Amino acid sequence: MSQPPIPVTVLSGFLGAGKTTLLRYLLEADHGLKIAVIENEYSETPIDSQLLGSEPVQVVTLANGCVCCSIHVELEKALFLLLDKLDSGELAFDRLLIECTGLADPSPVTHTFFATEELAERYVLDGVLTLVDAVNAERHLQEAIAQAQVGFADRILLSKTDLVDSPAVEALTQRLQRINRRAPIRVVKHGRIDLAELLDIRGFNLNADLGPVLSLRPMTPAKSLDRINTLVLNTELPIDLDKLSAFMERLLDSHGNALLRYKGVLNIAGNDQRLVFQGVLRLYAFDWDSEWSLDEQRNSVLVLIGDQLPEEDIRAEFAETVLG
Ligand SMILES: Nc1nc2c(ncn2[C@@H]2O[C@H](COP(=O)(O)OP(=O)(O)OP(=O)(O)O)[C@@H](O)[C@H]2O)c(=O)[nH]1
Repeated sequence: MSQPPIPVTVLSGFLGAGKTTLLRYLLEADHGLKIAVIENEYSETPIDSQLLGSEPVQVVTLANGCVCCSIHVELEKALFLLLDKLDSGELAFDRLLIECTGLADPSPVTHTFFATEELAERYVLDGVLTLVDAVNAERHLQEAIAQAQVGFADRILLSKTDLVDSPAVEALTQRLQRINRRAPIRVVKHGRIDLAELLDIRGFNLNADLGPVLSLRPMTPAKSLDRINTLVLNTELPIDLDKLSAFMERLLDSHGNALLRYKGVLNIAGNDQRLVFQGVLRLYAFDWDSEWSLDEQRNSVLVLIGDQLPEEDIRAEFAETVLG
């Protein structure tokens, strides 16, 4: 197949964070896009599938050209089914948005797109959006799942800020930024937000949008009590590629399941191009990017977002393996 892959956006957020409100806005707005939305309310229990009948994917085409799908099978099957309907001309859409259930972490959904060659060819993961309920964040963030949802995000969307005062929004923003320093934070008002903040953000694209990594705001130093947080490693010393590979191998060996997202822009010894790499859990890829300019300070930055990463040990390992 030679057609371009369909960009996919994954929408996550804890119970009641405002996912449906955002989707409703998207499905009603006059934006001229043909978005297929999967409401991932599937259940694998046989009782539910008996009750729901034999149609595994129920599809409704809406007035604005969007397509709304409720699925009652595994996501992978639904993705193939949508491709069949697209190829046969039964359905038309040029991008896909998947709503995760409030109690799911987005990793199994993101992994589905790497699960088979055909899915990886026909779909491309654009980004993970995580809605955070400004009123209930404190309570939600006590849950590991809610923190993982924030850790996975390429964009964090704050809902219900109309119901809290601005110092509370600022404190929450600081906390979220400590958990995930890669993802920009945006406010969404009753589901309304500029679509450019949601689509084509290329969170999974190696070469695009290095911005968030390089523009890390200085943070107020505070000991984070959250399970998920961001660890930033940086150095102005040129890095040896073999040593970096050895470091990554050990890191993934010890902490592969705890590393939610990681991204690096690195200055490799003997090479004038930046090396960009990023990964999700144990899947990662390297790529050469643009050249450093002559007057630029070549600084390597590696951002790791993970679940209870032992900061001291990882820093020591980095110093010994990569800088030693
Ligand atoms: N005040 C206010 N209420 C909001 C905002 N966004 C969503 N809500 C309300 O919050 C409630 C929950 O929103 P939903 O969109 O149903 O949340 P959800 O994430 O889909 O919920 P689950 O599917 O149960 O996980 C609804 O009553 C919304 O009207 C907002 O920005 N401000």
